Amino acid sequence: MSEKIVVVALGHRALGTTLPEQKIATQAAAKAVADLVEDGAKVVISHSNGPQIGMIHTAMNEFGKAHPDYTFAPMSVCSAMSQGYIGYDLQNAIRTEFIKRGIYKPVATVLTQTVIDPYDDAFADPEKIIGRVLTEEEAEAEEEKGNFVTKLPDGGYRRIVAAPKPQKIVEIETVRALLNADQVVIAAGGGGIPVLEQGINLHGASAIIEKDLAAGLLAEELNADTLLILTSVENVSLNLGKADEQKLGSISAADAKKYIEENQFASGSMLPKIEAGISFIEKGEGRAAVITDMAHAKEGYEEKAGTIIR
Ligand SMILES: Nc1ncnc2c1ncn2[C@@H]1O[C@H](COP(=O)(O)OP(=O)(O)O)[C@@H](O)[C@H]1O
Ligand SMILES: NC(=O)OP(=O)(O)O
Repeated sequence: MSEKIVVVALGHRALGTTLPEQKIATQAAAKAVADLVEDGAKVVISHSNGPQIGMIHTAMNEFGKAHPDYTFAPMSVCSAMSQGYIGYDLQNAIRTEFIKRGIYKPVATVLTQTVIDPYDDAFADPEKIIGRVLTEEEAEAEEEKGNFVTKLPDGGYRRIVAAPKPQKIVEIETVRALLNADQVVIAAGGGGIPVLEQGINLHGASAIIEKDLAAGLLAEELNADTLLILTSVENVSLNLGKADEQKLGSISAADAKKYIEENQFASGSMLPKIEAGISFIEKGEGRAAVITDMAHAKEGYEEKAGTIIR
């Protein structure tokens, strides 16, 4: 049993969407985290927030108007709320699982901000879909306000925002201190609250950061041994959904780059996971990035399952 640092990135399936779904889904995530801790790992967790931030944004900016003191809630504030909402359930689910197993280890959620570049190309090409389905009239009204929308295959519309690359994790020293104090830490949820550095101030940005890229940066900054990305598939595939689909086991960073060139990974879903994995393993010695599902979390951490980039 070795004490390795693992950064776990939890995807949509680990969280569900609604309050009851999230309560149940986080229990499975908690079991996976407890398995890793029993295996000797020091664990930091990051997570998705797409459905949750959309829900919060709608609630704050549509139903919120019912309050006489209503003011607009920007995306950065909704991101902060999503960290609290998800961290609350996740933190408690892990705490309960630890008590059941006789593990003594505090769990903390850190409200985390991630610095982005105001000139990131992503602002010219927003692609992160958020919020409810809009009618054509509502979509036009959003565009008049300067927001971007995309038309769905079934004819509806949804808002899209930029997904700029994470540059720096503001609260990294807090995360490090908690990890060094042997706590389980939930950090950079939803990729972190996107902020721009303006002099001595941090200014919230209207964006959503890819949580896989932020988890990768967190793993790099913490000098972790493993980046464990838990998603909805046990393995990454080549030729996904085709007759000649091939599930990938252990691959090199060079292989992964070649498959990116071949457009094997969908942007906004598998591509950021692979990019995060490559970047993480190339910035340190003896590291592994593993992409698998929740059911194989422990085997993935032990590099016995999933797609492993090393
Ligand atoms: N080459 C690929 N191999 C496996 N899955 C892929 C690939 N390209 C795209 N995907 C899709 O990526 C999805 C996982 O990404 P996403 O839904 O964003 O997950 P998460 O919320 O877990 O981060 C899979 O369910 C699969 O449909
Ligand atoms: N922030 C983020 O990447 O969330 P999703 O994984 O839900 O898109």
